[in-house]
Amino acid sequence: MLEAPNRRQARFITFEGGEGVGKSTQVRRLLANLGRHAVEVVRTREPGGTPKAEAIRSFILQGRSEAWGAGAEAVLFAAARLDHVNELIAPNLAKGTWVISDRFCDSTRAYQGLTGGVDDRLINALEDLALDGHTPDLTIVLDMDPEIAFRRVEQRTLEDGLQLTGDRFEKEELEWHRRLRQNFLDIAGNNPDRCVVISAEQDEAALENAIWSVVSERFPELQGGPDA
Ligand SMILES: Nc1ncnc2c1ncn2[C@@H]1O[C@H](COP(=O)(O)OP(=O)(O)OP(=O)(O)O)[C@@H](O)[C@H]1O
Ligand SMILES: Cc1cn([C@H]2C[C@H](O)[C@@H](COP(=O)(O)O)O2)c(=O)[nH]c1=O
Repeated sequence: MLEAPNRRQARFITFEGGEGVGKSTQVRRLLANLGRHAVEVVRTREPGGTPKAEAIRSFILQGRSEAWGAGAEAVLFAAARLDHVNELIAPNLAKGTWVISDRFCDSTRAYQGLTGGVDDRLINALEDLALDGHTPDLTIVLDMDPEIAFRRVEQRTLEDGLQLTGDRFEKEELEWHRRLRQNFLDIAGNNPDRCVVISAEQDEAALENAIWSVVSERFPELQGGPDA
């Protein structure tokens, strides 16, 4: 007997891009849209997503591993990812729950590899080990001029009445952020089946619609309208 098609096959979607391009905002909006289509979905982030990976996140972003160099940091990000994949991503996908992650393996390639100069062989080996086959089904790369992204983050900080401090990576020079932007575009260019680049220089609702068009086209099971 033929089995009915699995209309709710779990998908793994990642968001990538430079600092302040709107990833977290759009992860939240996509989560809500998927919910309206009765998709069970969990939202997560990297580095982080599990208690052990969050501990590694704090360690790195506080600057405590900076002196060890980009290679050692790539290993730390991969250690966090290994736990994240084993404890959160793989089990959720296995039980049919979609996973959306704010950053994933392309961030290691862009920041530690292409920007930090870590050898491709190490980046590739770490990626193979940590992912263990859990390559995202779709990666949305949000792209924008880093100067505009900075202004947005500055505005948010002022509105929150906070000091503009930034974590380690947010403090880098504008030129560094421009290179980073190009690195994400290059990664997307090298992975055209998985990655879709979307301009983040549009308002939140317009960007949400652009992302939904890509996601619903990629996964036709979503095309029945909300709550279908
Ligand atoms: N499309 C948009 N237009 C204008 N402002 C936006 C837009 N999307 C997000 N913002 C604002 O820009 C700031 C950064 O957004 P957000 O935190 O979603 O970015 P991010 O890429 O997750 O940042 P980070 O890299 O720091 O984690 C926030 O103040 C947010 O409200
Ligand atoms: C996964 C990953 C992240 N990073 C950097 C990128 C950002 O500067 C921070 C994470 O902060 P966010 O506010 O959650 O975006 O970490 C990295 O360098 N390498 C990685 O693999």
